[in-house]
Amino acid sequence: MPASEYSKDTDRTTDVQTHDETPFSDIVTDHPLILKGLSDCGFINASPIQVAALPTIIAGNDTIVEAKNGTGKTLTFVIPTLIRLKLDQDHLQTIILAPTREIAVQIQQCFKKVGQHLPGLKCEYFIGGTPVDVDKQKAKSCQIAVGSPGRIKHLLNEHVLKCSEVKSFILDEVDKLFTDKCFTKDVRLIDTKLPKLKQTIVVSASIDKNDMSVFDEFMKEYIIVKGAEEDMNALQDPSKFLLGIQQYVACVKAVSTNIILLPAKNVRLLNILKNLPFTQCIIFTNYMTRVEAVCNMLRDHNYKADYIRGDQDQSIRLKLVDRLTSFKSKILVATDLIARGIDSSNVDLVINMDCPHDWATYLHRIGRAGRFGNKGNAFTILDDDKELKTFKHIINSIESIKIKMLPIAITKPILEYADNELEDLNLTTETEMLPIQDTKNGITKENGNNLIEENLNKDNESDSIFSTNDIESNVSSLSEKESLQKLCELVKETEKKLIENNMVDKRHLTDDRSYVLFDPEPLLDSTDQYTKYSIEDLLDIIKNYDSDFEKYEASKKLMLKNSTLQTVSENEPSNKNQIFENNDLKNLSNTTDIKMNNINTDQLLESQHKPLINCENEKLVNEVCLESNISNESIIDDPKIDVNNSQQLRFTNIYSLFQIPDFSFLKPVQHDSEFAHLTNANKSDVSTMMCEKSSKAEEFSEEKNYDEEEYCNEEESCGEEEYYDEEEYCEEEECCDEEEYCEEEECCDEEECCDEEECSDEEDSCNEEYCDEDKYHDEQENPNEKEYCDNKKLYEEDIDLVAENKSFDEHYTNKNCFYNHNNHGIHFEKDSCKSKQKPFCNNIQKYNFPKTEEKNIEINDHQVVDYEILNDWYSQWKQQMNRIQTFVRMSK
Ligand SMILES: Nc1ncnc2c1ncn2[C@@H]1O[C@H](COP(=O)(O)OP(=O)(O)OP(=O)(O)O)[C@@H](O)[C@H]1O
Repeated sequence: MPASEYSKDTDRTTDVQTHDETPFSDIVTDHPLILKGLSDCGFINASPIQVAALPTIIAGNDTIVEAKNGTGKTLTFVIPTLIRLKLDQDHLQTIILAPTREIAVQIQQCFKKVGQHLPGLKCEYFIGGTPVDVDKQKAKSCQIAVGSPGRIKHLLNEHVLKCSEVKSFILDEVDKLFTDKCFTKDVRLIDTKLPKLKQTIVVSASIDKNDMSVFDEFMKEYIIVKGAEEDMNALQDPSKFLLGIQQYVACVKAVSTNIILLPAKNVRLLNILKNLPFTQCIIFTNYMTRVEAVCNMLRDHNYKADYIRGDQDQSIRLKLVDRLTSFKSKILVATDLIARGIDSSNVDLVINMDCPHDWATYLHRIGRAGRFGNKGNAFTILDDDKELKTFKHIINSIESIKIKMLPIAITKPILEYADNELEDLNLTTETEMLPIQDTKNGITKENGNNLIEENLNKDNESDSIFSTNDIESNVSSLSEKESLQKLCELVKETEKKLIENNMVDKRHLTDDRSYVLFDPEPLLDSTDQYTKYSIEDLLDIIKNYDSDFEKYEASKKLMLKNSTLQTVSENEPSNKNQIFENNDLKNLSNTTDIKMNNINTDQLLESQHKPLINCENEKLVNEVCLESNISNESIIDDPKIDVNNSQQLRFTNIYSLFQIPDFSFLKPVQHDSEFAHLTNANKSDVSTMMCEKSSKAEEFSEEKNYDEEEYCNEEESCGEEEYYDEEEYCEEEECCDEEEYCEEEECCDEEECCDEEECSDEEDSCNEEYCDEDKYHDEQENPNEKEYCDNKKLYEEDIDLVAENKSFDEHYTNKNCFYNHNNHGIHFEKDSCKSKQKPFCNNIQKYNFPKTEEKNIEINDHQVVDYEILNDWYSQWKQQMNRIQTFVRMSK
């Protein structure tokens, strides 16, 4: 808390000032050492939220503290905690949870500073990404524990942190802790371990009224304290916006694909930086890879910039935050990893390179500037079409907002523009037709959208959920552009209906459906990245749309009948091995003609979309092609995916989306020796997970050369995340099985959840297989990247084996030819998969054929799959998945 200069600052906005200055000495009586600590930090007078909250919290009430960003909420729990602390007792007395490690560290630093004169104060942070052994030492005599939920849970489970004497439980950024399922689970679990009689305090700047009920679980009776500008007793809810922040929107011309927007947005960014004096700046983007790209671009233009994102080493992340807060870095490009909580008093400029995923994220992001009443500016760079509309929707749900539109051509320093020279962002137009996606709750909210409502009601009267005739009739008489728009609207409406009928996962909601019209493998967005359909789910979806269900059922039976099990070792008990035969999926592919109301999807796509593609939308197609890194012809002429084309990267998304095992990175074992090894040797000693050396690992390194956006799609957020580095988890269903969230959101960058440590806990872990914490460490932040990294490690471990297999290596040096024609077997060993190959193993394990199968299909520790069959199977899968995905998209 670098606050020493605040006490001298009289030019602060009124939202951090009380009418009559209230010195802390009026509130904190009989605690001279704490007052001394406060005063040493420059904290003399309390802010409105502190004046309001401190007495009630000090009195021991369960309390909800809600106030704008940067108005001093941290002290509302730090001071009471220090007051109640029994310094002569070494046991744990307070637990504080925060959704990001960086926030946890910052809170701990605040305790240390304010409590600097308290003899024997022991306040420690416990966060993932740091050695548990060190934490265990720290936990021995810790009085106040601040940490991320995963690590705290782990230490409690291991009884390293002893909680029987805990008197208060504090949840900072509580809305985040409760919107992330993974966090929520941990918080609940931690709460159950704590004594019933304790004080609970929850804190945030963005508590949704509708979410308040969750607190009933944790607090029987509580007091809500809100901060208000000018008057803490204001009857109305205070504005959520910091008074000191001037907000702007800067538009760029909309183009069809996100990637093409980036250069234009970069130009806009440079333009803003050039025309606005600033002390420190944070630039937010929704995409993990953009963080680095934007940072590099800025460095190319001689700006001193750092970047931070969830896949960096924890120690580096902490250093980067430290560089920011100690004013060593001028510009920090970030994901939503630091959208919340991070306090750097010199940040006076925040720039959003993309539309934030929800109003809370927007508030928290811009709240990084204007700390404690300082002045600052916030810019959001958007395309002038879809992004702008989405932004308006997001913003519309916040009252008292005033945002200015920046002119396209900035002709003078931005601050020289008079108020009347800048247009106000018109929030009342253009937004009526768009359903708002509530990323928090995964539901769609209407915004006076009567038209859609009417249509829905009308359609609900019939049995049909989605009438393709609607599309046909609507598009036929219109121009192609209008048709396209109409079609997109219909797709959105249909999506809504499907959601209402629980037929698709809500997290599939995304604003952009247009790609499906042009791209046989639709561009995946961050939401999709985290969506996991089981095969059963997919079959259900198909079933729901397949009027010829009997045919489908028959084909399924045929498929099952044809599926065979093979073992490399004759001795291997057959019921313990599962081999998928190529026919299985071929049959599925051939027979499961996906239909929507008797209209074959392919036909539909062909009839509806091809004309669009072939006419004036060719440009758009080209853009999509550019983005997809695929040839135009392949889109137009061949709706199937070529297994050897360079879309491999995007298939990774599909694996994630549909839980398809990715065999492309497996390496066949060496025939003789390995098989002998498998069949004869002590199998528990076998450590030969045969991953193909070049494919995934090289793919990973080569990804850098891919179009950034393409790769971004795998990473986004997590969305907040995180947050959306929230992405990080959650290949584990149990952990984050719903999280777009890992869309989080829009992911992007909030990891914390599923801290590795928790996974050592067998009972409560996301996945018991994740017992090896160090390995799991590596898997945090970004599952996709980490998976690759870990695979790479694995390859290195098996380097000798790989080296021996020269022909194999030769084959695999060609990245585009990762489908081996050698008739090698692949085996993968369950042990080897534990942490490193988890998604892969899970996928395999989850691919259970229905129980009617005569053979008892189970995964064996040493499953051996014929490689050629696997390739065929995989290729069939890809084709099938392409169709299903297209179908799912269209059905939405
Ligand atoms: N009474 C005070 N006097 C002077 N400075 C203060 C006071 N209280 C807090 N500050 C300073 O204000 C800044 C913001 O405080 P804090 O981080 O607690 O805000 P917050 O409300 O928790 O923000 P966020 O919601 O973004 O986490 C910090 O730099 C802190 O040092």
